[in-house]
Amino acid sequence: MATRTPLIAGNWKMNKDHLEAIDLVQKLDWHLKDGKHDFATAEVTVLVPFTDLRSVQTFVDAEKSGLSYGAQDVSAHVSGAYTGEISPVFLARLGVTYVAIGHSERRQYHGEDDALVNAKTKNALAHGLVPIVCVGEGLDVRKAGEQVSYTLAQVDGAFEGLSAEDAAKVVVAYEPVWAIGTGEVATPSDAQEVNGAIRARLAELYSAEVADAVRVLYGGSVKSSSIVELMAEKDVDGALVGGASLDPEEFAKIARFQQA
Ligand SMILES: O=C[C@H](O)COP(=O)(O)O
Repeated sequence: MATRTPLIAGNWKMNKDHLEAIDLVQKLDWHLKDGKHDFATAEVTVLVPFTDLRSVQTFVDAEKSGLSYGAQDVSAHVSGAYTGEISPVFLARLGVTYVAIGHSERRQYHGEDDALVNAKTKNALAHGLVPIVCVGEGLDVRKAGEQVSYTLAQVDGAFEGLSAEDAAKVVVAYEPVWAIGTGEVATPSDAQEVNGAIRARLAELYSAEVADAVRVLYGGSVKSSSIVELMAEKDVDGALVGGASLDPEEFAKIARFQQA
């Protein structure tokens, strides 16, 4: 069985300009260093607005920080007449490691569907970026008890046509929409139910080896008070953290869940 290094990813969403970004990443780095965080035991990354990437890159390189960084979206195209879009080539040139794809806010406010999520995932992989593919059900689906089938359909869509080699590189983030920014954290067993089903689906689509390699995160109102129990579940390999990632001390605590 593969050993999956936990990944704690902070999604800043549309917060922090490029100057505020330096301040936040500096404080985060300080808290992690102060706590002697070992990045080999839990990777820590920040997904920042496009305009912050250069600032964060400069800081990370200058400080030789163990942090990595990423973007919150990427184009399905490589170059050309796509006003407002950002190519994976540009992101790769800025040393980006991760890119969130299909976040529920993009699905909801920008009409992104599974086919677009799939195209963006392939484009990211083709340019050496690691996609963090976001999936998860809304409240109506949860109330109807259909969270597993709904989320697995999104997984099927995102992985459509991906080779086993590429599939093994993808990170999946299960984020029940009703738990995002609401303070309503899913219970550890809610997270395990869907995360486990995602891994089982990857085993069906590919193989046990691929399913073992893919990290499946949980996201939705994660705090330092909830991370330890979530991480105790066997198919929760990390967290995608929104609001709490804007507080460097709190986010560092989440990243250091093994020391809690
Ligand atoms: O990408 C992160 C998720 O949307 C979770 O956000 P949240 O931690 O503020 O609930």
